[in-house]
Amino acid sequence: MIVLSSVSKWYPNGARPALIDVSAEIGAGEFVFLVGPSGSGKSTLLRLLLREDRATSGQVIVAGRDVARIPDRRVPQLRRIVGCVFQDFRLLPNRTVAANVAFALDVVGRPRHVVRSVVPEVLDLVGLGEKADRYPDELSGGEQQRVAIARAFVGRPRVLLADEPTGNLDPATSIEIMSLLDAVHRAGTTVVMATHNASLVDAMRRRVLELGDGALIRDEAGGRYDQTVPQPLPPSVPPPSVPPPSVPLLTRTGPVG
Ligand SMILES: Nc1ncnc2c1ncn2[C@@H]1O[C@H](COP(=O)(O)OP(=O)(O)OP(=O)(O)O)[C@@H](O)[C@H]1O
Repeated sequence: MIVLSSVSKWYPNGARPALIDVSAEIGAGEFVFLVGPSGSGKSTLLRLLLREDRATSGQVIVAGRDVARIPDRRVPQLRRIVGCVFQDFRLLPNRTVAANVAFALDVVGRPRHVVRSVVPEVLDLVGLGEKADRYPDELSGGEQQRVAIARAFVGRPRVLLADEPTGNLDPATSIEIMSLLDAVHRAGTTVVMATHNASLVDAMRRRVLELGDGALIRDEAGGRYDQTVPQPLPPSVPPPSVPPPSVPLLTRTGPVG
């Protein structure tokens, strides 16, 4: 679904590249966490997948399309395939919850009768059927993020990109949003979620791609937020005379974002 081939990104006036020679493949229906310290390149990578920006070198393929070659006028077609949610929700403040979700269908030209039937369905799905007529500033942060997910999901994109979607939410609400993204994934959507939320990553145990200073430094199936490596025995400790425990000794190393 997503293929990154030697992708590098230099911003104009950047002292160093934001992404350096990143290569990875993400299959249809996968759920992938994108982790790494602040400034490591996570948002840049998501922006390239959305064609908000272009790579300086290398190739970014999404659903078989080389996104750098998509002309500007065709970018809306890409956005039908790739939905996105952000830390700051990005809802239209002067439109109701239902109108925010409907807007995503209007802009891609879905007929009125489809919009009228699909919007209540998706609002029920995210648990906001009762709040369809509210305005964003009448909702909690968690509810606003549910609306943003409904808006991203209503057109049934093949890929959902989430950039720090729980960054503005308390721990309990973050878990609710994580469950919703998990449900979106179980509905068959490929999900890529950039996050600093270690406890969510550790609880979900999904594939983890870790960036460090723009380079892909880890690609681990069923990973934790921090890399886990077998703990070596200190040289002064003799080898055990009993069989080792069935659970390997693990220690946490690596950067904390
Ligand atoms: N528009 C821009 N112009 C110049 N440099 C930029 C721009 N956007 C990001 N950068 C730089 O690119 C690097 C990667 O930034 P990016 O926002 O992708 O990191 P991130 O991992 O998403 O960070 P965070 O976790 O804080 O959101 C940083 O050094 C940043 O300063």
